[in-house]
Amino acid sequence: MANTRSTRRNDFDEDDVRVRPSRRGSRPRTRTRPKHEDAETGRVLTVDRGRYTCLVDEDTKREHEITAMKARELGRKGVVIGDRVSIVGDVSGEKGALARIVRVEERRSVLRRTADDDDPYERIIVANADQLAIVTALADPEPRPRLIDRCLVAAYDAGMQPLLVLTKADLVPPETLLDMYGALGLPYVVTRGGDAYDDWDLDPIRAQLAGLTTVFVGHSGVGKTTLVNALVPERQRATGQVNVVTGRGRHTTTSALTLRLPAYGEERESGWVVDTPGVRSFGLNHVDLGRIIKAFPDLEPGTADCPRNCSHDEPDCALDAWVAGGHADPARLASLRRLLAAREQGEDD
Ligand SMILES: Nc1nc2c(ncn2[C@@H]2O[C@H](COP(=O)(O)OP(=O)(O)OP(=O)(O)O)[C@@H](O)[C@H]2O)c(=O)[nH]1
Ligand SMILES: [Zn+2]
Repeated sequence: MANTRSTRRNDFDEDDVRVRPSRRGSRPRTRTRPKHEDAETGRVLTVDRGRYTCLVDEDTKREHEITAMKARELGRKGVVIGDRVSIVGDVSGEKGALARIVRVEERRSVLRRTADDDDPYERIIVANADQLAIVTALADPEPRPRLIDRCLVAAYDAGMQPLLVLTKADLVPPETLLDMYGALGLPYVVTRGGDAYDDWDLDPIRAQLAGLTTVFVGHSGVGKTTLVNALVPERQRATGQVNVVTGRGRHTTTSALTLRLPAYGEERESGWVVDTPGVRSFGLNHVDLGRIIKAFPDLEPGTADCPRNCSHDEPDCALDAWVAGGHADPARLASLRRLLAAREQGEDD
């Protein structure tokens, strides 16, 4: 058990925080309060070997970061980046202070990474993100549409809005690629400039990111780092590998980072970027077809006549008749089926 220093508030020890059965509305009988009524709420920014960096008092003058660990009562429940958590113990954020996470709020969205050789389970990599920015270079390296399709499936399955970010438009114009995705009606931004990014280039993407939490993914070399550095200038000064959110110079080359965007626009809205080095593929084994279809509201009603457990890509699928009847554009159905097929393909084609 880690040694916690004397705490300033909520001075529980581990046993106090165990949830005990109590009728709704009944007052706690002991002086300690097992339900953590005065727990702080925080946002998990980084995870590093059992230590969680959390932001508390967000958007207030008292906003600060703290380090926390999981309380025993959480059991095996995971805590991931983006989680909203309740925290007790020493929430001062002072050097050496260690607080405890006693509750994880229900997640609005969950993005999973794929199982791999070292780890047979699909793990949640980010919770509660709104948007998945799929960063693709228009050239150098060549766009990989099937990879984009897989990212789209992951976004829809996670409950996140996809955003296509097409970089290196100074090398190749975006039209050909955009045509491929036209039927999907995806939001997109086109960037150019690389090291010479200026505000003129970045305004359209800033507008798409403002007020949201966006996870950035992209294959190596597409310019993701260059773009994120341009969007979050503090990070650039911090040499790219240092976690600027904690500012403590911890190296976080393998785990994801949460970075705050500078305020943007008339509303002075901020936003969050979650950069995911090393995460280039998503768990698509357990994709929920229903969630994918939801992203196609023009097709969804057409599935009412489908056979039970229809894959929507089989002879009896009712979507063919739906489209033939003029209820939706055939290109939309083709796009849906292309995405559904992407689930079955390997990572690298
Ligand atoms: N021509 C051109 N080059 C760019 C642009 N954006 C980035 N680059 C260059 O592309 C190369 C790769 O950029 P990075 O930002 O390192 O790419 P990344 O996606 O982060 O790649 P990894 O770090 O390997 O994950 C660098 O040499 C950049 O200078 C752009 O808009 N146009
Ligand atoms: Zn069907």
